[in-house]
Amino acid sequence: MSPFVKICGLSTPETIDAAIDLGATHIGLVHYAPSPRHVDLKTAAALRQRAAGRAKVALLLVNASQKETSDALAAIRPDIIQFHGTETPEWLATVKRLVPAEIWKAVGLKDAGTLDRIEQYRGIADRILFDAPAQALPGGTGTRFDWSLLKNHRHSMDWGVAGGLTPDNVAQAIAETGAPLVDVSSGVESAPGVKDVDKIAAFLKAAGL
Ligand SMILES: O=C(O)c1ccccc1NCC(=O)[C@H](O)[C@H](O)COP(=O)(O)O
Repeated sequence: MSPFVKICGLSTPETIDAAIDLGATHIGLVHYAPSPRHVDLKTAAALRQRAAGRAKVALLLVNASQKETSDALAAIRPDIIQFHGTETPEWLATVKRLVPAEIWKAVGLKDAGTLDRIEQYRGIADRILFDAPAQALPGGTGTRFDWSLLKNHRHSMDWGVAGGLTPDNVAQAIAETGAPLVDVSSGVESAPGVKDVDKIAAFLKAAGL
């Protein structure tokens, strides 16, 4: 069975349409000012509307304050909130009580200890997104983690794989990890923040969609 595929960091109506028409099941909007993929609330709300009912829309936040979070959720009303910083299980549980969105937690997968630590999100996060460890930015780094860390891991929550995926390596990532969801950002760009429709098409095809 083909995995779900999330194309993250989309910022234009044209690339949203292309990603969805080519088969992406999820799209991601990054609301985090330091990112080259940042979209302001007005833009994000318009893009969210454009994707509504066609693909699940994830809003990415990184250690956002209570006010930033509530402003963003009120403006965008995403299907999914992807927390990509060092947000605590308590904060995620608070948000989960307040909004009907799915809650995803991204974690940088460094070593086997990370797999123990994510258990604190069990019962709170609807999905764990394994990504490469943070660099200058916590995500969208274009780097891979050691996929073998997931070999034989018994997952206690829904999950997915991100980090350094490209049209050339996504099939191998799926085969090696068994990921039910893959997520890509820089691997389908021609420059940081600039999505390339041909690369999006190649990625979706390589992922089996
Ligand atoms: O994409 C960003 O710029 C970003 C910035 C800060 C936090 C998260 C960010 N992206 C989150 C994603 O879900 C990316 O798709 C994921 O990290 C994989 O990125 P890449 O390695 O570039 O494919």
